[in-house]
Amino acid sequence: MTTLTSGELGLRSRVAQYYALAKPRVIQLIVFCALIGMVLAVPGWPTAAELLRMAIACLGIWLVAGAAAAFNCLVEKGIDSRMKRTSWRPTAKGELSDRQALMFSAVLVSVGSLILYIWINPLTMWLTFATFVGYAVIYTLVLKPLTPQNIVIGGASGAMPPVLGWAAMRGDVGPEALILFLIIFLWTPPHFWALALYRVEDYRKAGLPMLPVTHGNVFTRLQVFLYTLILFAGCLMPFVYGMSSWIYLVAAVVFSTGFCVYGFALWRNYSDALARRTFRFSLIHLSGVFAALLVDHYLL
Ligand code: HEM
Ligand SMILES: CC(C)=CCC/C(C)=C/CC/C(C)=C/COP(=O)(O)OP(=O)(O)O
Repeated sequence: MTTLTSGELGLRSRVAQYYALAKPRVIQLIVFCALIGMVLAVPGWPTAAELLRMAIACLGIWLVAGAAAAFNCLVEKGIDSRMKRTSWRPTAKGELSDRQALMFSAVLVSVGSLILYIWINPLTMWLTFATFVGYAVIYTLVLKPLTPQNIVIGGASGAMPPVLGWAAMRGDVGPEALILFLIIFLWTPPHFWALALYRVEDYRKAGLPMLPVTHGNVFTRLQVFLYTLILFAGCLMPFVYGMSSWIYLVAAVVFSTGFCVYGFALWRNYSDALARRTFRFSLIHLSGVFAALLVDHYLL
C-alpha cells in the first residue's frame, strides 16, 4: 500500500475543490444532451473521423459549461454560504479565493472556446460562448435576483446543448435541434421548482425570489403539474416531426406519463419527500428521453 505525503494529499484536495466548482454532475447531463444532438445530426453510424469530432466537441462544451458553473459559484458565494445545500462549496467556505475561482473559470472558457473554434467550427464556439454568457451573466447576475421567472428565461441556456451538438456536426442550427431545445426548455421549470419546493426555506433565507418564495407552495405545485403536461406534448415532437420512430415514442410516452403522474400527485397531495422524488424523477425523465433518441436513431 502506498502512503501519500501531506503535499500529495493537499494537491488531491485542491484538485477536488476545483472539480467541484465545475458542478460535474449537472454538466455530465448537459454534455450527454449535447452528444445526442451530435448523434442525431449524423445520419447512420458515425465514421471514425466523426467520432473524433464528437469527442472533441464534447470536451470543448464540457470545459465552457464547467467555466459557467465555476463563475456562478464565484458570484454566488455569499448566497451559497447561506443555503444548507450549497454551503459546502469551496468558494462559499473560502477554500478557494475569488481570484482562484475567476482564473479557473477564465482558463476553462478560453481553452474550451479555442478547442471549439480550431477543431470544430466558429458557429459552435460562438453559440457555446453565448450560452456561457446566458447562464453566467444573464441568469446568475441579472435574472436570478430579479424575478421568479428567472429559471424559465435562464432555462434557455440550459436548453442549448443539443443545438451546440448539432452545430458541431452540421455547421448550422436545424429544426431537429430546436425541437430538442424545446424539450429541455419545458423540462427545466418542473425540474427546478420541484427542488425549490422542498428547499424553500434555503431560498427565503438567501433572499432569492424563487417561485415558492414569491407565489407560495400551492401555486408552484400547479405550475409544476402544468409544465409536465406541456412537456408531455413537447416530448412527442421528435416523433411528430419524423426524426424518431415508435421506439422513441414509446419511451417518451412512458417517461413523460411518469413525470405527469408525479406532477399531479404533488399538486394534489404535497410532501417534501414527494417533491424530492419528483426532482429525482426529472433527472430520470430527461436522461431517459434523450437515451431513447439515441437508441431509436441506431436501431431504426
Ligand atoms: C436554469 C436552469 C436550471 C436550474 C435553475 C437548475 C437547478 C438545479 C439545482 C438547484 C440543482 C441542485 C440539486 C441539489 O443540489 O440537490 C440541480 C441539480 C441537477 N440538475 Fe439542474 N437546473 C437547471 C437546468 C439543468 C439542465 C439544463 C440540466 C441538464 C441537462 C440539469 C441537470 C441537473 C442534474 C443532473 C442535477 C443533479 C446534480 C447532482 O446530483 O448533484 N439542470 N439543478
Ligand atoms: C456553455 C454551456 C453549455 C453552459 C451551460 C449552462 C449551465 C451550466 C446550465 C446548468 C444549469 C444549472 C447548473 C443550474 C443551476 O442553477 P443555480 O445556479 O441556480 O443553482 P445553484 O443554486 O446550485 O447554484
